[in-house]
Amino acid sequence: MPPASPAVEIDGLVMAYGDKVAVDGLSLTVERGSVTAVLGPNGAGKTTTLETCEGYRAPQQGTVRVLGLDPQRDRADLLPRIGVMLQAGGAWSGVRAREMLDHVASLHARPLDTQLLSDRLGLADCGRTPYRRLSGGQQQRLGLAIALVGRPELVFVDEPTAGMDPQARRTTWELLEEVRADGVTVVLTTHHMDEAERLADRIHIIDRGRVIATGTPAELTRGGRSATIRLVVNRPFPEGAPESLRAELGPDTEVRQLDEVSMLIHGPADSTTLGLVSRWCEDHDVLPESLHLGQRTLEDVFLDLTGRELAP
Ligand SMILES: Nc1ncnc2c1ncn2[C@@H]1O[C@H](COP(=O)(O)OP(=O)(O)OP(=O)(O)O)[C@@H](O)[C@H]1O
Repeated sequence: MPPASPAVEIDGLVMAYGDKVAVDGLSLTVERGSVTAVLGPNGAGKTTTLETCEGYRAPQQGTVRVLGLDPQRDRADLLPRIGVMLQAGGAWSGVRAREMLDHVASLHARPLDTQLLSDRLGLADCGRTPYRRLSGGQQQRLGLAIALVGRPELVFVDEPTAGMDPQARRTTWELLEEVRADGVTVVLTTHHMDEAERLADRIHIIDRGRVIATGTPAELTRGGRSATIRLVVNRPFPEGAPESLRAELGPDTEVRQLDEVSMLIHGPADSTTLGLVSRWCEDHDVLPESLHLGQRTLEDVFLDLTGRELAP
């Protein structure tokens, strides 16, 4: 038997709204059974890319294949096999939460038990609430339930935890992990690096409509040109310490004093920086109690690649 095609294969996708190029030659592959995060700042082209995979938009250039099918031409075959959680909406305003979920379940051949799914997502208490009166987080959770109820092979989730409180975020993450454990492929967009780091087997970082880095969270955060150093000393820093340390380390470094004995230094990840920090401590008569070189975050990766912050 030939090997199964990737869950998603995008090659050279270009999408524009009038003069505004939203997706600019984007290529990526999603392996079956994985959780893949498409991570990027607001306006990077994540939603447009997803909408093309879901068959809502036709590629203007390039090709998109989902489960080996063309999302536009083969829409009828593809729809029962995928689940979609939209960024907003997804239900008409007067419909009650449970009514909506039961309706979507009735469209599928082998739906999940909607009572169990509602309980799992914390929707049991608001089953009779009209959609427009649900909180933002409840609307998100209902959207996720709608995406999952048909037992899809592949789910697209756009910003799954936007507007949720920390408890609901954790529940949603656990649910997505359970979905993956069932062998379902998950493609999610997010601009929260902690979400991508926690959930994703593979991350595609996109910026201005292009993929600028791809890898597992560990691959992306390994090595690199910058690091965060946390310095804690045995007695209060002298007046003007951050400015003096920055002068010692050079213009590529940021220095932030956290309290009277600790400092956060963001700069080149090399032994020269560590040596300069030690020497500065000696010159200023403070003894480092700890000098910790922290692992890079995805935020650092994005900053290295683009010179800009990922966070909105
Ligand atoms: N219907 C539209 N008409 C005109 N411009 C649009 C439309 N939809 C998106 N855009 C623009 O295309 C670019 C990409 O938007 P898109 O929503 O795909 O990005 P995103 O990465 O999903 O952003 P966000 O995280 O804010 O949802 C943005 O500059 C956006 O303003």
